[in-house]
Amino acid sequence: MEKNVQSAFQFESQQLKKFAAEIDRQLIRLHSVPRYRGDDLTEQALEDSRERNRENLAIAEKEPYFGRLDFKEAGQEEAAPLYIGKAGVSEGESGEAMIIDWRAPVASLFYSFTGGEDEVWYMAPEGMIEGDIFLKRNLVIRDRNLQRVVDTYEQGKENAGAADEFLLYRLGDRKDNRLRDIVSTIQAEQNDMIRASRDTALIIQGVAGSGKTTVALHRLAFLLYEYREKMLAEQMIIFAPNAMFLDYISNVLPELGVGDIQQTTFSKWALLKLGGRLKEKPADWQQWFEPGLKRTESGSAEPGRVKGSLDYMNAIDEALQLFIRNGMPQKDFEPWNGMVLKQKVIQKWYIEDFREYPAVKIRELISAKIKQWISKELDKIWEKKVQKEMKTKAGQRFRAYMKTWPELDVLAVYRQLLSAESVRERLSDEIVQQTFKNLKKKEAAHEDLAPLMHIHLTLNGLEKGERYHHIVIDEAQDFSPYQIAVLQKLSLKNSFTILGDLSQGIHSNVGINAWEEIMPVFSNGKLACRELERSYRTTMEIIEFANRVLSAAYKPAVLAKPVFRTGEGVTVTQEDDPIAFIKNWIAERKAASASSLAIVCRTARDGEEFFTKLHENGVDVHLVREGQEGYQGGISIIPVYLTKGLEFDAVLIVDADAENYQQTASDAKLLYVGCTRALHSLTLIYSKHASPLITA
Ligand SMILES: Nc1ncnc2c1ncn2[C@@H]1O[C@H](COP(=O)(O)OP(=O)(O)OP(=O)(O)O)[C@@H](O)[C@H]1O
Repeated sequence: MEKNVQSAFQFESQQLKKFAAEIDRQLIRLHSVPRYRGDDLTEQALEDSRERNRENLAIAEKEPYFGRLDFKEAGQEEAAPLYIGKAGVSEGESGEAMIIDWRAPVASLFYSFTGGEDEVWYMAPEGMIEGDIFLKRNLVIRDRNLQRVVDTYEQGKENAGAADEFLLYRLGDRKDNRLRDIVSTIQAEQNDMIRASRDTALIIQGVAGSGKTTVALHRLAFLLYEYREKMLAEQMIIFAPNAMFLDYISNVLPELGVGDIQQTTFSKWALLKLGGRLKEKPADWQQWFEPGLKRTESGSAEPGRVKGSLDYMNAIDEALQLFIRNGMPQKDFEPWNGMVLKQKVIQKWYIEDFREYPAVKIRELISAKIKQWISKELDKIWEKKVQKEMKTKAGQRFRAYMKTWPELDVLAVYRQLLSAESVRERLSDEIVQQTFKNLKKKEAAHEDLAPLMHIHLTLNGLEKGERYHHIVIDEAQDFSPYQIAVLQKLSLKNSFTILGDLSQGIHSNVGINAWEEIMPVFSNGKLACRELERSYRTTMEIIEFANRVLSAAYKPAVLAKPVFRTGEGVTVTQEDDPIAFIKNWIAERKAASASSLAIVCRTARDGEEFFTKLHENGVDVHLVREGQEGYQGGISIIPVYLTKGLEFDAVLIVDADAENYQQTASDAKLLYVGCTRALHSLTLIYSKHASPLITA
């Protein structure tokens, strides 16, 4: 260790001891105070504050901080060292900030500052604060042990490259089975996105491994800190492609001290909102990912693309409004002969008095109002016997009248709309017939969930407090514009983080091909589009290989730029006996201390076959199947389309043959997804002829 590094290390070790002792003191004190569970509001507020302290101290206990920034505010005499951690902790006696929360305004300097002697600034609630940075130091602490001190900037000294070195050190770490937080190494461009203001729909197009998912989760933690009075975790929601992916990312938010955020898939969410009486018709992914299938790219007549478009949404909307308007009875109501409630009066209630209400509520309100009108008119009849007769008659006629006003049931209404001209002309007969068939069986294809939700929301409106304070859509390239528009109706202030990568758009039968397709959804609010071009997940060798695969049949707007992390070269070989090869590969990778290994096959059926053969050969692996809830890690056999969003220490693609991966954009994207899952090692084997995507 160099002398000055050593003294910095000694100094920081001492500091750590002091901080740790103070944290312990506070924890002991807080644990000695019994929890207050009474009704006194002042006591409750004090208990809440103690609870927040307990939570923060629990986060800070093992790893109190990860960074130090010496910042001299303009007008101050000296630079103050600011220690930055996952949670803010104040000094017990003085109440002064001891550890600064990474989300605090001043901490943004730690991420945005990349060197230079110029004055820096950050925005505090009281306005812009300017000053100078003297030192930026990264500290690695594990279980209260200081392990590393790296100065990535020291005023007047040459530290070029130290920041990258530190990032590489963190990226080179072996990971466990789950995505982790990145608070210590958030990059400047990621920091801007994390701290984007809440009333902005932020679309992030990022290359594979650029940290999109991670950034979105950190943005949630930031928003909850920055707008703690206004945004609630329970009112935030994350949409992800599947339950296994949600399990895979499930560690990050708790690591950041955030709980209670809803996490789901669009289908699960929609089926629940629709009252749980529908089932989703399982998509035939085996057929969709069958090699050689001429998959469509854009503008095709695929049901998913037609029904997922904003054009279809507009047609549904138009037909729905017409249906609602024409739905009410077009004739006068006559409870008994000679007594008439004019249709015009009922229409006036509809159009003027109740115009703020959704259709289902209006029907209820008008029904109640007619009943009221009947009883008022009955009261005017003196003769009890006659009154009774009229009452019976009125009841019968009222029921008959209301029968002519169909109940606004979502499925029934969708069936009606499918026959409306504006909707009908956009769909082929085959699609319409299939949709009727599904609905009859109380099933909905994936692409029908957005229209059904649209109808549901229009008919029933939104309950108070039903709007989301923030919505995250991960892998958004696989969402349809219609789905996103439905979610927008439920959002408060357009607060969205939408992330995806068009180069990984492997569900082109349902998803989008260009971000412009969803921009009209946000036309009446703030919208920001950002790009992430650097890939942090994988090595230079792997990214360069994956870029070649992709470019062989698809031209992305940008290709991923690797961080300067080198590793082993990508291996491509012809193998006659893949099972023997896999056995060796597993042993080799384990010897190289890889913990998560993926054996990637083209389709789910191929996965089943490899799984059976490996088991027969005594190899213990698990098969990842569609619909699986949990993510296990370890050694997985997994169809390539299910690897999206995940990462593994080592990846082996076992069937990189020409027949499996042809020179088409969709196959190039699929193989690109498979290749970019690898953190450290990528191997491809084929049995006869290598795919043109890897030889191009
Ligand atoms: N600033 C960073 N510091 C350290 N690691 C980072 C950083 N940004 C991203 N990573 C790491 O890069 C990997 C990829 O991150 P993530 O899965 O969020 O990317 P992604 O863009 O969503 O990927 P993909 O689209 O390929 O699924 C993760 O291991 C993450 O921890």
